[in-house]
Amino acid sequence: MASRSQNRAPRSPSTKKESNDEAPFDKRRRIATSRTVGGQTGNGPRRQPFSAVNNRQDVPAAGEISSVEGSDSVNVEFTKEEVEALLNEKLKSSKFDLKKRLEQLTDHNKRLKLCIKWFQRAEESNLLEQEKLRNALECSEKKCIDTEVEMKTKIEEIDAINSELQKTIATLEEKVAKEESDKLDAINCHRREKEARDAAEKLQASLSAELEKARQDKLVADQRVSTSEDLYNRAQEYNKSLQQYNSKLQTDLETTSESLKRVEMEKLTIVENLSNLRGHNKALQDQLTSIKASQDDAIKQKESLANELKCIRVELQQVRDDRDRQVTLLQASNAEVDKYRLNTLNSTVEMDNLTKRSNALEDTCSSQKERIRALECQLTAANEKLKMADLSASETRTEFEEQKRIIRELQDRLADIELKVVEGENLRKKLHNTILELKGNIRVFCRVRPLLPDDGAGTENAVISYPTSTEALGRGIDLSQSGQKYPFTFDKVFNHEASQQDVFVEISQLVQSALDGYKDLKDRCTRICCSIGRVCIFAYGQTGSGKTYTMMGRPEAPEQKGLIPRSLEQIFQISQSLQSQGWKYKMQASMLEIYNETIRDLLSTNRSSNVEMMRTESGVVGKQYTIKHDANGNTHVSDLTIVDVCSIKEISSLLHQAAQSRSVGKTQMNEQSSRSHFVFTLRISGVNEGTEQQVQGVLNLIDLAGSERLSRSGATGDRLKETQQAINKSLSCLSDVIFALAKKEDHVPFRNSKLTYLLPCLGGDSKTLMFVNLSPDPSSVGESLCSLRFAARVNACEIGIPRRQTNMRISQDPRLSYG
Ligand SMILES: Nc1ncnc2c1ncn2[C@@H]1O[C@H](COP(=O)(O)OP(=O)(O)OP(=O)(O)O)[C@@H](O)[C@H]1O
Repeated sequence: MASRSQNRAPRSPSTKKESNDEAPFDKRRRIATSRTVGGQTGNGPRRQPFSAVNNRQDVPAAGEISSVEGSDSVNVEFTKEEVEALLNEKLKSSKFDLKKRLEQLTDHNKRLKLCIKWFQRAEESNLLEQEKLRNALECSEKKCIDTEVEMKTKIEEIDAINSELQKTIATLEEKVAKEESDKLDAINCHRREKEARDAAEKLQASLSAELEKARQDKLVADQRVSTSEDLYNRAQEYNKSLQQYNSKLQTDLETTSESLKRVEMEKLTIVENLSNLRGHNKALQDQLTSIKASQDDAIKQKESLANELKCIRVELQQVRDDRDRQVTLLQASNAEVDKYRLNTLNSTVEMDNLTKRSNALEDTCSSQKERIRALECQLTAANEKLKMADLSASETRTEFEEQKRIIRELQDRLADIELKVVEGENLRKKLHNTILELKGNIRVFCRVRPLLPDDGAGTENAVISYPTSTEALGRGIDLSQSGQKYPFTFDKVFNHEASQQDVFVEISQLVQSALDGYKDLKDRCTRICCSIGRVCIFAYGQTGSGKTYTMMGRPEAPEQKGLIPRSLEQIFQISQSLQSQGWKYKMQASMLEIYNETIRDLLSTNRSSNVEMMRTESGVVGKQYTIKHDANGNTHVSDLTIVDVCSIKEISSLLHQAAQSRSVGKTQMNEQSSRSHFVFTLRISGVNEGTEQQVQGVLNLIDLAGSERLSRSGATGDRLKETQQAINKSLSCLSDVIFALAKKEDHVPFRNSKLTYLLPCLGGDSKTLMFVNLSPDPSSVGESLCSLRFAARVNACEIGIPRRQTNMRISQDPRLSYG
């Protein structure tokens, strides 16, 4: 770790004492103060001083630390409280006992180093374990999902088979039921037919019997009819004979009457002969009486015969009626017999049909039974299969439950680990901030570009060399001018061989600060903890020294990408990885260009704004963008286009748009080289819904205009003079602003200058990194010396040179005036 005490102004005899003695003292005091403040505001329990930590067997004592410091194998463990105690530790020694304070600080630094190493180890192991667990979880989840999918497909298949089978069973059952009901119907019908046939047979038998009886009756009736006919005939004959007898009797009567008459006549004759004939008369009367008696007898016989005839007639009529009835009955019987015969015939036919149908139904029934048996077999098999499937499903379910349990366990563990990671992350942030604080709020890196074919004669070694002493290795640079060597020390010096990646590695932690936030502001009302992270990285140096290369690089070659694209990539990558810890980030980008006190909005799609700028350039008063700084240290530029960005792709296209806008602007302004300051601002606002933390970050990446090397500007005459004056004014103004801000002066010169856009980047809570870019071209050694001196003063300013010693206008410093 670079000690701030080694950052000093050029080691010229006059400044040596100042940088060696006073600067470290002030810087330490500031760090100690910031820690004390942090210790007071921290919420954790206050801990014993680190002497208690030193008493632990596993933590080396202060004296031992130096002996084990270089060894990575020492496994010193820290608890959270120990770390907090270490962070909150105060210096015990007297303010004036500087040596002891220095020793204590050195000791404290060593313990902090140990702690950081321990923390890095712990973080690595945590990350490893997290990775492992995540892999295991992913594996399990994948397996589980596979099993689930497999199980679901199996269940679906089984369900489909089952439902199909059930449908088949249902239709079969319906069919069977229908067949059964048909069969029952047929059987009933058959039974009814049988009964009807039996009844018909019985009826037929009874009818046959009746027919027989009727036949017999008919025979009897025929016999009776014949006897009756005989009797009738006889009665007719008798009647005839009676009629004949009657007619005979009539005739007899007539003859008798005639005889009577004759008798009477005879009577008369007899009367006359009465007396004679009285006797005769009497005889005759007797005869008459007897005839009358015989007549009465005959009449009686006639009446009885008439009665008998009547009876016979009635009887005959009865017999006739009887016969007719019998005939009708016989006819009806015959008809019925015919009907029965027809019925029997029909019944027989129907019976045959029914027998056939019954047989067919029996056949169907037996085939259906066969089918039912087969289906039952199928059903049993399917049930078996279903059971098996159920069994395998339950097994799978058990396995699934087991997997779920494992996942839950893993999730619990993951949650634990995530909690640990969050805690670790917080600790890391704290340590990270401590490291950054130790490194200083303003750091200065020096980068020397390689010699280019266009550069003047000579070699890089002729003007720039790098000291190899342990103290200055990687941090020192010596510039030779006119045989005199000017040594400088910075936080880091990158030689011409340093790649873009080498440079980025050194700044990546600072970039991370914009995402993490490093200063906590607690809202008393909402109790929401908001971390502020303002980071500014800017490149300073003469024209052609490699500022744009450092900041932007060559976009067409990925390995030569500059800090801006690399930082933004890192920001997006980390913000995405922090999503798993509940962080949600919103990013907004804006890009502007400051040219001769004029601001150009590089993301503006409104061409008219450019036209206005052009008019402004040509003296016509146009719309000006105004810069405002609020109480929270935020900078706002009115009417500046701010674009929401979600991916590095969007940023790349915005950078492309800005580059195009810049080149159009340059063409419009008839510029030949880049004399404008390019400011890229990324505003980050992050919220963690889980922990209710918030982060407000601002990342300012600035490519400053370089001091024009007039010999190469291509300008001539008045134009050359004008250009020279404008650039000198701009740069001396810039130097003043940077220097005043770096010293956190109340009075900032050129407060109205557009360059005060840099004010919040450098002042207040901002963490600033300044790149001083150098060209190894021997012909520009003067400019290089100016840049190095300026950078060294900014560097020295931060480490705490008392204000009264540095409180002077840089523009008055002859070493920093250009041209
Ligand atoms: N580290 C380096 N490696 C290789 N080439 C470099 C390096 N630094 C700068 N260059 C090259 O040097 C040239 C000048 O660099 P660059 O344009 O970045 O300078 P600058 O300081 O931005 O100039 P200006 O102030 O005019 O914008 C470019 O061609 C660039 O590619």
